[in-house]
Amino acid sequence: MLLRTKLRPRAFRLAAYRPTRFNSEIPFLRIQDGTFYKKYPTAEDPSNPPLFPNLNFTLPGIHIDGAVKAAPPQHWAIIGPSGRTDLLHILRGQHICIPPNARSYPYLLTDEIADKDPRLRVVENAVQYVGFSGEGSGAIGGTRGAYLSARYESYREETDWTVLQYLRGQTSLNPMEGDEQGTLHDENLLQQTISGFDLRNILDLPVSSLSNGQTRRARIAKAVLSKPELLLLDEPFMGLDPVAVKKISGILHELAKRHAPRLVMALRPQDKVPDWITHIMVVGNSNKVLLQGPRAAIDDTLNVWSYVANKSKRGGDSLPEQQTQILKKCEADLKAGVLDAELLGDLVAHTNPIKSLEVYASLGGEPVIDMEGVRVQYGDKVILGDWQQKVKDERKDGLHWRVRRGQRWAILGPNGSGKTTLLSMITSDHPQAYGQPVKLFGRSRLPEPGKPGISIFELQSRIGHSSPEIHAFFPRQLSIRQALETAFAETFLSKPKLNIERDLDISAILQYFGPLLDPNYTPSKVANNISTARLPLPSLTKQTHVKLDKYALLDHIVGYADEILFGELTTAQQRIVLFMRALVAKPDIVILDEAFSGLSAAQRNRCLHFLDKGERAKVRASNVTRMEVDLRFSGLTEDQALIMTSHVAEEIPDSVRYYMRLPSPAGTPNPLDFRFGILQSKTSLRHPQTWEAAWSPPDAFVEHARRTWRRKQHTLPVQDISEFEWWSI
Ligand SMILES: Nc1ncnc2c1ncn2[C@@H]1O[C@H](COP(=O)(O)OP(=O)(O)OP(=O)(O)O)[C@@H](O)[C@H]1O
Repeated sequence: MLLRTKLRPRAFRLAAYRPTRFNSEIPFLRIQDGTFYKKYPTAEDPSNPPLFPNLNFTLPGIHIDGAVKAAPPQHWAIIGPSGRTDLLHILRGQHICIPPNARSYPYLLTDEIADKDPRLRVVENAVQYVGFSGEGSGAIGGTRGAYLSARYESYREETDWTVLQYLRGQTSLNPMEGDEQGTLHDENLLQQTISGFDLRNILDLPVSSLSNGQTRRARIAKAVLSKPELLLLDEPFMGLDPVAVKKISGILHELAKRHAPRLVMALRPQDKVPDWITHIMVVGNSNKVLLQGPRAAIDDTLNVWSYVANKSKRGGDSLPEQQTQILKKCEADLKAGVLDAELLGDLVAHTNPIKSLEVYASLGGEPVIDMEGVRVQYGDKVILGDWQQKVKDERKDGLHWRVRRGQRWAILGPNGSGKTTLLSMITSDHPQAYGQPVKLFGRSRLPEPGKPGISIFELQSRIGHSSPEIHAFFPRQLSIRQALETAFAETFLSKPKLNIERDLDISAILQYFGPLLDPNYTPSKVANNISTARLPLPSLTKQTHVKLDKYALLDHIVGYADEILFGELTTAQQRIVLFMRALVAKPDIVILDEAFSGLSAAQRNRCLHFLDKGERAKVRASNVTRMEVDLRFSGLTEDQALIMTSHVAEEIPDSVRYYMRLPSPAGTPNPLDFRFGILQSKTSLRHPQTWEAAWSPPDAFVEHARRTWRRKQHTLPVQDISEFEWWSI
């Protein structure tokens, strides 16, 4: 029904759309029937497939003097699974273009550019690319220590410049004459950019100590300061908190409107496209452009695609006759493999309704984490716990918080509010963790009278942890299986303590994630190869026989994990492996710090399913059974606690019933304050209203939220509810 009313005849504009050029206009960039290659193509080299064969694309430049301003500015988003980054590189003049003159930058040859700054005639100067494949402050040249805690040390080295020095371009140890104060000489622009990107409070910090979101903001700001003519942003919003996304999107729009600079951004298929984007290109598999044109026409096409994606759910609902052309093209693309169910699902994911499930919060068992006034500071600057909480009817300084077995918590908070720092108090990756009033499993880090302290090795074995910092430091040379085995080792590279049970657990999880990691995965591979017939094990006792049988069977299916190195995986696949690593040892506490960032919707959903249900498949092919092999993972248990951080609502499973929101860093305009509480039943953080409430400033928050009182004690352990102040949202 939705479809019939929503589909408007304007969908047909798409078929007629060709990248056009107004006569009065000189294009900034023109690609006419260009085909691109990573290396110079030769007939003998099959490893060098063409990228975007016969690509056509025009980005408007300027209107020449006196011309009627007929064409409004175009703001492009390039959406797709992986080829989107290649496309941005092509736009910045990289990759070999055949024929060579198929790609040109006419606007850069105009007098206007020569008068403005002759250096801009060179494409590398005029076009800036900002990508974020290297996470963390290391991406902007921050110090990278040999160990995770290095990020939290506040030592400074000569090369560890401050944010202000970085923005000013004051990062050379031997600057050229005149550049001693930096390469940036436009003070006005610097001040505007600092305000726009909310960087004023962190100007004096060494770049190595920035949080992930702060690093991203600083990198985009730096690119803007270099005054390019065209700025290419690869997933600019990933890792930014929802408030920052809105703000930075607004700033980017202002810049793009003034062509200062022009903007093209690449987004993942499931990302929300900013309202001000006027043109969209959808890139499919095998570097093929599937759709290209004005936004309204693309939206209409996606509406038809949504129909295809949800056909089975919609039952007999048929498509109006006039839309069949788009439908047929979609089906042809699916058949050709340039479009697939995963990409289709991701592109239309936002059209799926959110189901209201009746989910209750687990009361929780014994406490596994107790914080009694945690306050972390560097010098005079308190970065966590700079507030008071009402505890047992008294106002107390610092963070007071308790997590019990079986509880699932989301830690929310703006970039730089201290989420990662908070988690590092639990994992003890932070040097200040030892001195803080934190009890883990009822024990302090340091010994107390009559109670030994809890050692780092015991902690590591009881906590499963995935984070961008672990990702940055994780050894690339390990195979996928070895990467998972490190969950049973004391350090990334020490010898893991393995046994048959643990091996089987690793194999089971590898099997479950085979579809996302094994390039040769086919469902039939699983079905056909589970057979004991070819595995003679004559001389073994019956019991060992059974165990080895299972082992050998699974080993066969998960052989891929011995062959593929962690470093050979895509960034998203590496994140999946680190997620698996956090769960494989069935730890008491699972900590997922932005664990799903960068994953496609399908990859993320498989991980979320594993958290909730383990290997229990939603729909299992009728002939695939785990005959001899029992299910070893059935989702997180009542004994395990989950603590996760994310800036994306869809990444938080419905089973998360508790939230904590950390306040904005000091000096932020319209700051958020500290709250924690429980989610009302029939809602989850995926519901826009609840999500909005969680991120609303204090006035709006108290209007939406309700104090949770003792009478509601059935939803919380009595002791906790009378001890702390809870807000249900
Ligand atoms: N040496 C230091 N001196 C002063 N401030 C520091 C230092 N190291 C870190 N900080 C600040 O500590 C704060 C907490 O950072 P943290 O990484 O915990 O934030 P986060 O909430 O995880 O952010 P994001 O959402 O961006 O990942 C940041 O504002 C950071 O700038």
